[in-house]
Amino acid sequence: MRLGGRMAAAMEIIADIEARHRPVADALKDWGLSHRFAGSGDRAAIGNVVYDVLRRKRSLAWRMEAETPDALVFAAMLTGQDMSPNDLRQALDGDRFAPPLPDDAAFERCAARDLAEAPDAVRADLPEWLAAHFKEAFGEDWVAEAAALAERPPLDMRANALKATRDKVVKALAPFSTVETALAPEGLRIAPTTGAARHPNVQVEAAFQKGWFEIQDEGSQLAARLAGARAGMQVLDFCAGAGGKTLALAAAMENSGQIHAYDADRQRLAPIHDRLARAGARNVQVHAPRDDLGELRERMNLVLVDAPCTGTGTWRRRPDAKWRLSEAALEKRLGEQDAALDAASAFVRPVGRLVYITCSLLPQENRERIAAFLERHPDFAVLDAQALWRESLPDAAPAYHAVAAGEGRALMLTPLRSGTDGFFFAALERR
Ligand SMILES: C[S@@+](CC[C@H](N)C(=O)[O-])C[C@H]1O[C@@H](n2cnc3c(N)ncnc32)[C@H](O)[C@@H]1O
Repeated sequence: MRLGGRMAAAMEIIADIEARHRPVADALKDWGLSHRFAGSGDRAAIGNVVYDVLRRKRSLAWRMEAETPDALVFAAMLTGQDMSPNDLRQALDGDRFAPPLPDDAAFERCAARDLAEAPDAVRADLPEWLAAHFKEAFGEDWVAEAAALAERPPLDMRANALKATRDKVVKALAPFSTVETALAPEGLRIAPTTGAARHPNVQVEAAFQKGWFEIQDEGSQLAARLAGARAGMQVLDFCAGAGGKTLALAAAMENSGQIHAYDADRQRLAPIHDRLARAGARNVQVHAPRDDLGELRERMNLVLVDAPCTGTGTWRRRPDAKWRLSEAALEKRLGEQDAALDAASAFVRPVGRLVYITCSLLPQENRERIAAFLERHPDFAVLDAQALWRESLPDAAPAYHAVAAGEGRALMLTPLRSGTDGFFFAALERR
């Protein structure tokens, strides 16, 4: 396919996502299935344009003074893929599959417009209602913090210490220019893509099949490490999902002690079994949703609540969620977070630890949930997460936002500050 056909396809897919409120991954997959002539390079290039548009929908619309799929795709080509209006005209000239060009004035305006002159929420690429929440979370840095969530993400991996060293994985993935991450000691990174390029499918590599590494954002790795799981401990991963954190905990515990992996949703938990086997994690007992966990009450050294959340910290990877999020959905999550914290806290032994993690940056889901929990559970106290960082990550720069919580301190990781997805981390101790 030539550029014109790829752009037309991106416009069609964006229209489909908007008309049917579909997740972007589903819309792309369906398009690929019904257009089998498109090769993998075409699909990757089209996917990049669609994702770029969804990440920066508001600023692109401001540049074009229009928010039709056509206008957004043209604006993404001009501002994200380093093409001038003339480059684009030439590339589309004579291509019968190319979409009609916007009028010259729109084209030139888009290329010339300076985003610095746009309203704050446009520069932040945020829906209007979320601007106040970002201001509350980040003060005067809020626009830069939100804008960093509209960049393309790297591909991060964690070397699995149960089977390999980071060095060994770097060598195995050398053809992909894999480097060590700056903060997480077992992290590996392939830089964000540019233009029409895509990340390699590392899951087909022998090193992945052998369990030498997992795909996991560096922020998620850091949160798991800060939790402080040690060999010999009794640990409950209460919102284990597909097991991303469980696997990191098992590696940190060197397969010694016991991890109980639980999730309220059977379907989300299902992939954990294959992942545990591939990683060689042998100290994990998976509990099905209706299992009675009564025997574990007040017996855990560490209980992890990797809570259901709005996922605002992962917008680089799931940009469609940014525009779909509603106040009602946020409200629903807050109730689920309180319920998960209340239920999980019953398993913490005296002087044991309860860790609360979200991949959201909204204060309501983070410090406000901790404040509400402390009101209901005065037998818990917030620890100093900055001290935990120094202890667990002695070689890492303090690349986080410290957040006051109770009498202690929580941490927030962000793309801008930490170069990771956005995460909130708080550790509490049962007195
Ligand atoms: C952020 S995801 C977990 C991701 C996972 N820990 C990982 O690292 O891959 C949150 C999970 O919490 C689960 N969940 C929500 N409410 C729950 C509850 N009250 N008890 C247990 N699990 C719950 C959801 O089913 C979902 O799988």
